Parts: sequence; C-alpha cells; structure tokens
Amino acid sequence: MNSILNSLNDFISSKSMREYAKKEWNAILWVALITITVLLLEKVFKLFRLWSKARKIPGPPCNFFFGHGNLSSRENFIDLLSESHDKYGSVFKLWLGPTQLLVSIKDPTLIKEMLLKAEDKLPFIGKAFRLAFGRSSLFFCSYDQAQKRRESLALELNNKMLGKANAIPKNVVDCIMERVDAIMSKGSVECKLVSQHMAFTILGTMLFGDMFLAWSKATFYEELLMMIAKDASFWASYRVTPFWKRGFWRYQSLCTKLKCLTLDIAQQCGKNYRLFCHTDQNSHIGTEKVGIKGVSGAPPSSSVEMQHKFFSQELDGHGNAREEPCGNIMGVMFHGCIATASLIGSILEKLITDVEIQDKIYSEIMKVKKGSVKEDQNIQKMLLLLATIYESARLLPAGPLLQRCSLKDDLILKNGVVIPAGAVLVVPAQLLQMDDSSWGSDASKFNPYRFLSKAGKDSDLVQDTSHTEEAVGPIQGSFILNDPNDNAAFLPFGSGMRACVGQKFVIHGVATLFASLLECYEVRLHPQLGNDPKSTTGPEIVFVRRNV
Ligand code: HEM
Repeated sequence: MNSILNSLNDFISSKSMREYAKKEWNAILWVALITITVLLLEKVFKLFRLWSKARKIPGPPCNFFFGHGNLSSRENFIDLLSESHDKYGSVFKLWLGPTQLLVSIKDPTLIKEMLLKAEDKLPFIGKAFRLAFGRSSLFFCSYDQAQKRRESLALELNNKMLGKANAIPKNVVDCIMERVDAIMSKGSVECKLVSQHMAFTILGTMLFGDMFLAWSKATFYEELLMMIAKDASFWASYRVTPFWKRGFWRYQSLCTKLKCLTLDIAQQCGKNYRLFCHTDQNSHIGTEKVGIKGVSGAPPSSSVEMQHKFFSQELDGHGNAREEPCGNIMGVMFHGCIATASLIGSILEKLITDVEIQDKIYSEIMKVKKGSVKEDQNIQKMLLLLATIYESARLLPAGPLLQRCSLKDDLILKNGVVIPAGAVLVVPAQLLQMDDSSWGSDASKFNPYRFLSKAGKDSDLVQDTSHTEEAVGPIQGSFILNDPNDNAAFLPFGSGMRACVGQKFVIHGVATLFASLLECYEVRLHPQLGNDPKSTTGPEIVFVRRNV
C-alpha cells in the first residue's frame, strides 16, 4: 500500500515538475521572442528614420531596393561625384544599399563645419588597421576612444620635436644621402622606390631613434610594411573576416612577423633609453655602448625622451589591456610611410618637370645657408621650398576622399541640411583642391607662388612670378608664407577633429630633407628611361651631383 502511495506521489510531483519546466520554458521563449521583436522593431524604426531624414537631401532618384551600389563601383567614382555635384549642388546623397547612405559635400565652408562636428571615422578604416596590427586607439573609428592617444601624440610631435631647429636630425639626412649616393652609383632610380625609402627612414628614426639607422632588419621591415599596405584594404573589405581563405592566413602571418619585429626594436629602444640615462650624460661611453650613431656625448634629447614615453606607453598597452602592444606604433609607421612617400614622390615629380623652380629653391637654400652661423638648415626661412611642399601636397593624387561619420547623433549643418547619424560622409578632397572657385583659373597647374604674399600686404598674393625679376632671385624679405590651412579647400591632411596629427612634423621633416638633397644634387628626369607611361613606379629619375 505504502509503495503504491509513494509511486503516486512521485508521479504527481514529476508531473507538476514537468508542467513547471514547461511553463518556465514557455516564459523563456516569450522573453526571447519579445526581445527579438523589440530589436527588430528598433532596427525598422531606425531604418524609417534614416529614410525619412535622407529624403530631404537632394540626390539621384533611387528606384532599386539595393540603392546605387552599382554606381559606387563605377571605374571613376570621383567623376561620378563631380557630375552629381554639378547636378545636385554642394550636398547630395547616394544610397549604397538599403541601410547605407552616402552624403558627399563639396562646399569648403560646409566641409569645415562638417569636419569639426563629425568626430567619428568609418568602421572600415578601423577594421583595416585592426586586422593588420591588432586593437589600437589611434585610427579607431570612435573619437572618444582615439582622443586621448591623438592628443598625446600631437603634443609630443609638435612641442618637443619642433622645439629644435630641424624636425629631423642631420645624421638621418646624411644617412639618406649616403643611400642616394649608393643607388646613384648604379644608375637611375625609380621615383616611387626612392620616395618610399626616404619616408621610411624619416618615420623609423622619428619613432625608434637613431639606432633604427643601424638596425640590420630595417630593409626587411620596409618590405613587410609595403606588402601589408598592398592588401590591407582588400581583406578589410570583407563583411565577415574570411578565416576560410588561405590568402588571409598568409596575410596574417606577414602581420605577425611585423609585430615581432616592431616589439623587438621597441624593446631595444626602451633598453637603450634606460642605459642612456644611467650612464654619465657627459661621457662618450654611454652612447658608444648602446650604439647610438651621431649623438655621442649628448644628453638625452627631447626626441629620445619622446621615444621613451611613446614606447613605455605602447609596450604597456597605454594602460588599456585590450590594446595590442605596439599597435599604435605600427599604425603610425603604416599610415606615415605611405602618406609621406606619396608626398615626397609628388615633390620630386614637380621638381623634375619645373626645373626653373628647382633652381630658385637651390639659390634660396644657398642664400639661407650663407647667412646662417649654425650647421643646421634654417627651414623657416626657405619660403619657396615650403611653398613647393604645400603646392605638391595640394596636387597630391593619393587619398582622393576624406571620410567621416557621426555614429551617435544627427549632424545639422548651417545651411539647414540634416545628415542622419550613421551616414557615410565623404569630401572629394581631390576635386576641391583643384577647384577653380577656390584656387583660381590655374587651379590644376603647379604654382607654389600661390602660397606666398608680398610682405606687408597680406592679401596681395603672388600671381605668377615665373617671368618677373623677383622670381629669379631668392625671395626672403620681400615675401611671406601664407598658412595653407587658411584656405578651407586645402585638405591634404584633412581638417577638424580627426585631422592628421603629423602635418607639422611631416612638412618640416620633408623640408629639412629636401634642403640637404637639393644643396648637393640636381634632380632630373632620366634622359632615356624618363617617362614611361606604362610604369607603375613613377618616372625614372637621376640625382646629378652639383659642383660646389
Ligand atoms: C605627407 C604625409 C601625411 C599625409 C598627407 C597625411 C594625411 C592624413 C589624412 C588625410 C588624415 C585623415 C584626416 C581627416 O580625416 O580629416 C590623416 C590622419 C592621421 N594622420 Fe596623417 N598624414 C601624413 C603623415 C602622418 C604622419 C607622419 C603621422 C604621425 C607621425 C600621421 C598621423 C596621423 C594620425 C594619427 C591620423 C589619424 C587621426 C585620427 O583618426 O584621429 N600622419 N593623415
């Protein structure tokens, strides 16, 4: 009897347990269903919000659900933007997909406003850096995450490095010149290759110090960086990271090698700094021991201090455990080398095509040198050289678009246009930098004098001095150099909240390099190999030693 009662009890309790479990399960399913519905409704609501706000921005009609995606893959996207701006005005929209809105802005005043207000970058750019170099804060899409590191790098670059007469030390320039001599002994050089090498040496010594010049793995590092640069955008363009592709893993192994090399040289730099500080600052032993070339006996310079600060922050992940050690160093090397090489290449090309300007810059360099008691180049006085750098940057073909977005808030421009949050904002910088309305009728021509004004009359810009008496001789005293950023259509370094933090450093560094280069050499187009239209490496050039 007892056993019957027990089994009846068990049956009832297991039945109520089952029912309880069933109810629990149903409740979980309901909660999941409600959550998914809320999330979907939120997405649909956001989509309607995006569509209704975007409706007010002019643009080509879009009858296809997937938008103008086919147009964005048109061979020359810049031509498409140019045509659409002519048709729809200074702000227009394109749908790249049902949820992807692109807004292009061409009016300089609106651009300035937008670049100040839109603080975030496109997730695509952050992804390219993250896939190659791991998580880092510089080049991160959200401004909040990048701000602190941006500010510290900008402060270190601008204050400490520019406190000196030259942005890059003389021994670095000498090292590059030695390399140019060695290349020249073999004949002509490819413009692209020599520019890349110059940029790499400038950036390497800026970040890693003088020991970078003697680093045996520097050539391999340069090759690795260029291989990664070739494929970075391609792998980042996948929506889902393509772990199943062999090519992706080959790319990842290149990135891992680069990380190991960066850690290696960064740790050596850290050790060097400590050794450097522990030895008697007035003795020569310290620097010889650690192999620092060309600075024997000098106390730790501000640039060495900067490197130490940069490395200690980088090696300990800048206090953020989620950051890849040295991720920012690799990012700066990557972006800095490519962009600086492109600028140096652009200057070299302009100098070989405008020999008259090259001769004038040479006279200017010699005049400044004669009047200077110090061995350092006095770059600030080389106005035509600096104006040539600005003008080459203006005509720089690299980076035709600036890209931004505002991840959280809508953007309201002064002209009343509301750009919904999450839209891709582009500025066709290349179009703007060659626009007649901002630069005059000779906008597409190389004319460095557009950045010079007659002294005493601020607004009196030099028009075309190529045939005037003044233009033949050096120009200091009678001219002043305009701030290129005064013209809102000067955007080779971007503008606003996410503008390039390396602008001043690069302009001064490249000027120092060219002042030394042009003092010793004339740069000429190779008479036979010169301009091969099929060449992907730029024109072949020769450096002809001057008889001084
Ligand atoms: C000729 C050389 C260079 C050019 C033409 C250049 C150009 C640019 C441009 C166009 C941007 C985007 C700006 C924007 O969206 O408004 C940028 C961002 C940046 N540049 Fe450069 N750059 C050069 C060299 C350098 C160097 C040498 C460094 C560092 C030492 C550097 C550090 C940065 C950083 C950190 C950013 C990212 C800012 C951010 O996303 O918050 N750049 N650069």
